[in-house]
Amino acid sequence: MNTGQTTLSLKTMIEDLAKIGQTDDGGVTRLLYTSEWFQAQQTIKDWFDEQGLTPFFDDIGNVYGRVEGTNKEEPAVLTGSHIDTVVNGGKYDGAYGVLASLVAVSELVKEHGQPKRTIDVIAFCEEEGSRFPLNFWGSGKLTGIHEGKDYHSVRDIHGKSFIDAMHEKGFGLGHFQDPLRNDVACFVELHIEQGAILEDAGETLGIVKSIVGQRRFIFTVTGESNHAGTTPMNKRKDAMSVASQLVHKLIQTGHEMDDHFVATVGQMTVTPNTPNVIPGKVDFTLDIRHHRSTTLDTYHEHINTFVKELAGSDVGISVQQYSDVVPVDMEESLQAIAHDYAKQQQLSYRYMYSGAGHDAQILGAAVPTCLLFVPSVKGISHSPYEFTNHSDLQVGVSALKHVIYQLAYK
Ligand SMILES: NC(=O)NC(NC(N)=O)C(=O)[O-]
Ligand SMILES: [Zn+2]
Ligand SMILES: [Zn+2]
Repeated sequence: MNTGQTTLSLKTMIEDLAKIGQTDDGGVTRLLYTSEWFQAQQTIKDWFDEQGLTPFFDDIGNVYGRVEGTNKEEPAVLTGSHIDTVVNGGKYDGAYGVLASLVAVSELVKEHGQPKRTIDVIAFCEEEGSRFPLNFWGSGKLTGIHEGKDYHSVRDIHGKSFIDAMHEKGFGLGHFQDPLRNDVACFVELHIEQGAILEDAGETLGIVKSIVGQRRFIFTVTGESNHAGTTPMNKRKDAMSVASQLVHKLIQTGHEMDDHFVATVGQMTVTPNTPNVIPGKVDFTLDIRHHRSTTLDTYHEHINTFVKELAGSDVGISVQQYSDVVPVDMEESLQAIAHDYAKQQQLSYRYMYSGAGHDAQILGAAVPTCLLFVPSVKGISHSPYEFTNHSDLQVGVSALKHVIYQLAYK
């Protein structure tokens, strides 16, 4: 294992990575199995290699940088985040955690040599669920939550097959190595907060106690396309009319739940999507989240009621739930390592919950996991305006480095 050849600049790497998939207004779009995604994963692999970490892919496109430990038989310390983004997202969501893990591990090896336990830095191939109706693909295949599920019928909104897209980028069963792992001791993820709690409180580090549960659905409302000018209002099978009533009920009920509950209709496809044609079909997504599964269950009952109320002989409604991730607590002993560091360094910090989903909640259901936040300016995320001050980025790296040191060297 040779130590890293060049001094790493986190800021430079964040900016360079953000050029891959950069949008006209300075955002980033890097969707799973697109050319931008592929270029980014190859770049990460090269950066791992340049820093003396042994790079390798698994069959679905997760990319690792490994530092072998002296105790090879012990399970590995895993650290990293996701490389994919939402459409026109920010340059920090996911990418910061991957690059911060690289910087932290590279510095640890330079300062302390070979760790006792193997350290794997990972760039998960997909977390957001932005292209295909599935999410946590990378971390979920590592822990096995996707086992037994058939994704051959999964397509993006343009009709591109998920499996074909994976194969076209050179991935698939037997291409590299099985993504499923049972040799991970723990996982540590550093991420931007994507909310304004830390900034509003003037604090620099968030130690996450728990991550909310989330469920995602696709609703398909089916009526009949017809002429916008010659079809009387009482003769229409208008999919948009029913879909808009359903969306209103779903959002309005979200407001009526408790303040921690969120419901989002983020994606909608109208068919044939033509100004002078009554929509024959409307597909839209629903994302709901809460830290209690029972509250999600209650809202789920409302969904069933609304569908029964609004579906009729003229216009049908089908609902497909494609994601169901339970709320997950982070490991208290790992939280304590971060807490002791924050106290020792006299950092302003807080324990907090995460309203955003994270690979840490998938790993956290399988192994002891720690998730740390740094502030997001104005709490903005999933936007080209996503930003975190450089000093805060560095505090995050130092805290991450301390936690990894305790787990891999002590
Ligand atoms: N860190 C994230 O932005 N995660 C996002 N992605 C998932 N899968 O939750 C989200 O929407 O919260
Ligand atoms: Zn995100
Ligand atoms: Zn993220």
